[in-house]
Amino acid sequence: MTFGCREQKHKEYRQKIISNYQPLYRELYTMNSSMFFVPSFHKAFSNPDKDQSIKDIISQPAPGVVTFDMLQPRFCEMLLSEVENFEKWVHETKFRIMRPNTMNKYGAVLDDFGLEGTLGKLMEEFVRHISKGTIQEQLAITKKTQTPFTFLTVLYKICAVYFADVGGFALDSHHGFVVEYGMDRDVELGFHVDDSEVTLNVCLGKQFTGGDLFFRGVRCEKHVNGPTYRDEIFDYSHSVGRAILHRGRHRHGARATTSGNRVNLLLWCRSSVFRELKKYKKDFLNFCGECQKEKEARLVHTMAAWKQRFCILLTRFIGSTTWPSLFFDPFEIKRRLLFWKLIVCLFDVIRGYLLVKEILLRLESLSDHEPGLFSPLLYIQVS
Ligand SMILES: O=C(O)CCC(=O)C(=O)O
Ligand SMILES: [Fe+2]
Repeated sequence: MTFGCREQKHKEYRQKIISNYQPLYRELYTMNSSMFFVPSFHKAFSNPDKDQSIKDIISQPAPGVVTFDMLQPRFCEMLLSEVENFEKWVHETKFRIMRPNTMNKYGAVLDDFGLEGTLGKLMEEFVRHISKGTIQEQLAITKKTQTPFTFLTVLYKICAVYFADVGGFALDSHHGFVVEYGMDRDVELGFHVDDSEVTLNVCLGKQFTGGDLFFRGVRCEKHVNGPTYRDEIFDYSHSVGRAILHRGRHRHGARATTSGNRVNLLLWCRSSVFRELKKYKKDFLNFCGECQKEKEARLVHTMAAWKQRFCILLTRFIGSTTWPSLFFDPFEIKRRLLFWKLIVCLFDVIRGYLLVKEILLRLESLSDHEPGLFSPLLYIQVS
């Protein structure tokens, strides 16, 4: 079946559901910020200085993972009831529904029964704003600014926490669904990556124990099965209404829900621009931990090789012209040693200069900048 044909079939499937299913709460089907979100989240997004007020409500418990209080308890209850109502309708009408993805036997696709518009707004007005990063971070994804020094890579990762490096500013489609866990549902979720650039995951309830998320580093397709480093291990416990946002390529899974039922709202946010750009990026990917390690190793190796080659050339040059005088002039030995030390120093100065330049570049990208002077997408096309 061709892609267009599959898309048409899916449209018809959705249309069939929407024209037959009677929603329980009509108010869920249009975005209502003050009703959906807790006051801190709603206020942060109503503030004229949004960038700062959003930063103030966000925590970053691990590199590449941000969390914040998001949904009102009443909204969570309403959405849970709406999902239950939909499942009751599915059961009664014996309608064969599609599950959210190949990993879940339970759960429902919210987009399929009318919530596509609400979730689209959630992505465009809220998730995209959190994910976009500063204008410098957006521009930086197109520059070759990675560095051979590990601590700078760490600094870079902190700068890019808002997901500009995976096109967080250009999210343009989504897949919205709920997952359901418990003894009578899916129990756990295996180690995986999502088919998204940025994933929003919010716990809706109900009462449960267990069900922690575990994270094990961000990886591109090539390195997805590679090892995990100690600093990439991070576990997260869900609490009702609290959101967690991470890159889709951040390897993760959900531990067993040991009692009760857990239902989570998932929004896989995608960027067609990023996916297109990625096709043409042949070298190391900025967001992948393993690519960064390979890049560092290669640069360190290249630098060492240059140093060695230069030293050999110099030895040959000096040795061939003035070597005999060394035996007759004792001061010559001191002079030569000094000369060698100077050469080594010169290398260290060059390395130091590159390091400082890189730090300044990163710091510059951290500082606030007047956004909107030119479009980041335009910049991508130019570079
Ligand atoms: O159960 C969870 O909280 C995680 C679900 C998840 O990772 C997914 O559906 O992609
Ligand atoms: Fe996932």
